[in-house]
Amino acid sequence: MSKLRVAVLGARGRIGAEAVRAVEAAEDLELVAALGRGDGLETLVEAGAEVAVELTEPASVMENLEFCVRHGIHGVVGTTGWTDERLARLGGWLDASPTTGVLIAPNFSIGAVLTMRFARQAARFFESVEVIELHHPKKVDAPSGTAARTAQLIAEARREAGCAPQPDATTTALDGARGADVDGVPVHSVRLRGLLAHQEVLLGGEGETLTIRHDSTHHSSFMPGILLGVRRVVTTPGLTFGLEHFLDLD
Ligand SMILES: NC(=O)C1=CN([C@@H]2O[C@H](COP(=O)(O)OP(=O)(O)OC[C@H]3O[C@@H](n4cnc5c(N)ncnc54)[C@H](OP(=O)(O)O)[C@@H]3O)[C@@H](O)[C@H]2O)C=CC1
Ligand SMILES: O=C(O)C1=N[C@H](C(=O)O)C[C@H](O)C1
Repeated sequence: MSKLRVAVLGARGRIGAEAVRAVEAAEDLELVAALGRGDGLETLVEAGAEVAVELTEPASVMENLEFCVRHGIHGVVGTTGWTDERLARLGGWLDASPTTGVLIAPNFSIGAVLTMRFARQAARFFESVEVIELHHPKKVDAPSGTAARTAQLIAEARREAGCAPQPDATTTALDGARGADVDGVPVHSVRLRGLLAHQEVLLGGEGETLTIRHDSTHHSSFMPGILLGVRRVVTTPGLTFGLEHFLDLD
């Protein structure tokens, strides 16, 4: 069987370099291009890439994906910065290229995907829910894409269950003291040397609390998810948001 032809964008970055190694080590995949900033996207076409793994930065991801989708190259995207407006633009490009698939995964690690799932399940049973994400100090965006998605899932679950707003008597606060408000869920961002990617979901009810914590201690935690995404996206046209859709969790 012929190998799937894969390119990595952001190949010299922290996760991109790890992804290059993971694709090279996979027997069913062939790394045909490894692009860094300033490298021409035409290389993807010249190299015959079938899937592009996009691991760059929020300022670059849209231009890269527009090119890929226009050329029928499937995308596996870990880059953050997704808004409704960006998703709608991507949806428009995919409508014009109906056989092309794009997976956007706020987090490729199984533990983080399960954290989001468990947080969504638990959210309606507790009066209070807050999210704390903790990352390495070179991270450029806050809150993390994972924390933003976790908060959205929590908020959706609470809306569906008809939960009351969270109790919070704060009337005066320094800017940022109560975190960012993501769909009504406070999200706090820590940047600390020595950390990689970590998240806690704190849930509180009368006389009890529940903490769901996940730690990625190495970029290798993201690789099985990326490889799964690469293998599955080629037969999944359109937009898939979240690796859970490829994990048969139910
Ligand atoms: N979904 C997930 O599971 C994960 C997602 N991420 C996300 O992935 C992204 C990258 O993270 P990280 O590796 O830590 O960041 P880095 O800054 O280490 O890597 C990004 C790389 O992309 C390069 N780059 C920027 N623009 C382009 C472009 N147009 N074409 C090609 N390369 C480009 C940068 O070049 P230069 O060095 O010149 O700036 C850099 O080498 C972030 O959005 C992060 O949040 C990270 C880990 C897991
Ligand atoms: O920048 C990172 O490192 C990470 N980014 C993603 C995010 O913003 O959620 C995924 C993971 O947390 C690592």
